[in-house]
This record gives sequence, C-alpha cells and structure tokens, in this order.
Amino acid sequence: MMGLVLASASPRRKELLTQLFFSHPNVTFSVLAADIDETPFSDEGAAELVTRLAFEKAKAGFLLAKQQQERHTEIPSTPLTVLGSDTIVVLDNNILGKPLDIHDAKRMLQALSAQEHYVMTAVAITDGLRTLDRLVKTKVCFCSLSTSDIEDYIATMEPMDKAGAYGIQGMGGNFVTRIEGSYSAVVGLPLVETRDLLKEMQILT
Ligand SMILES: Cc1cn([C@H]2C[C@H](O)[C@@H](COP(=O)(O)OP(=O)(O)OP(=O)(O)O)O2)c(=O)[nH]c1=O
Repeated sequence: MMGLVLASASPRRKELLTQLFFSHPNVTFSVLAADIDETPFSDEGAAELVTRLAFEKAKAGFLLAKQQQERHTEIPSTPLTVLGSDTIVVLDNNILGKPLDIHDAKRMLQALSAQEHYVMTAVAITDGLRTLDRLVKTKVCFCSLSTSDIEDYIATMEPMDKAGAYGIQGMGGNFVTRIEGSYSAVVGLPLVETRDLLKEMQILT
C-alpha cells in the first residue's frame, strides 16, 4: 500500500488527483474505494453533511488501508495518508445526491432547469493522527430544459452516478450558462484546495 491513498471509486477524482501530481512524478497514490452510508442525519445541513461524508470516507479508507498493510507483513509498512471527498448539489434548501433511478434523475433535472444552485465539495485528508479538511462551494446556473432535453440526457445514462444528475464535464455542460467558483470542485475534487491540503500534510512541496 502506497503512502497516499485516494479513498474513492470515482474515476473523475482519480483523474484530477493524477493531474495535480503532473510535476511530481515521484508522488504516486493508490486507490481504495471506501463504501460508507451516505444517508443524511435528520436536520443535518448541507455543509455539515458533505464535510462529514468526506471525513468518513477518509477514515474508512484509512482503516481499510491499515488492514491491508497488516495482512502483508512481509512488506515494510509506510506511513499512510488518506484522502476522501464528497460532492452534493444544493438547490434552495434541498440536497440532491446521486439519483436513485431514472425518475429521480428526471425530478432533479426538472428542478435544476432555469435555476441557479450550489455544488458543495468537501475534501478530508487524514494520517491517522491529524485530519484536515476544506469545503468548496460553487454557484452553477442552468438554462431552461425542455422535457426532451431531459429525456435525451437521461438516455445517455451520464446523470446516473452524479450528484444532481448531471456532469458539467460531459453532456451536462451543455446546460450550464454560468459558473462562479471552482470548476474542478464541481467535477469532484477542488484542485487548488486539495493541493494546499497536500502541502500542509507534506505530501507535496
Ligand atoms: C455535479 C457533478 C457531480 N459529479 C460527480 C462527482 C462525484 O463522483 C459524484 C458525487 O458522488 P460522491 O458520493 O461525492 O462520489 P462517488 O460516489 O462518485 O465516489 P466516492 O464516494 O467513492 O469518492 O458526482 C460530476 O462528475 N460532475 C458534476 O458536474
């Protein structure tokens, strides 16, 4: 198990983290998906939820990585640093996570049509002793979507594994009129803030 672990099943996060290390070919990371319960607590606010889930992913990833290290006692274990992240869409006071099914995706896209919403992404990094986190909030404005726009988009299946049922980096980008904040945070990992955290943890110089 490498020193840095990305606790995520998201291919976007893996790509963004790879992008972050372009000038540090000596820094590598391994990927370990940490499955956690993403159900909000009753009365939990959006910022609290997304931060807690990033923390829980980092913590669960840390435990998994530790277990893997312990199973391979022939390999000298290196200190572990684990990164977890979570993204949610917030429309008025409603939290939109990943759609449960096609109907849910349709409901989300109808609600986002011709509105502005916020995308919140939290990143947490732990080394088992210290945990640092950042929360990034980005405003995204959508154009008006017709029923066929929504149906055609859902037929691509792109919305199904994404918070708010769209991907700004894909065909969902066709609906975005304006963004104010961090593009990479909307895609799943805020690059500037993650780089700062990795510097604080001395993974990057
Ligand atoms: C709004 C938006 C979200 N997303 C994605 C980012 C996240 O992968 C996903 C939100 O779900 P998350 O629960 O944050 O992440 P995940 O389940 O995909 O991966 P893991 O928990 O293992 O790290 O939505 C986009 O790819 N583009 C977008 O424009």
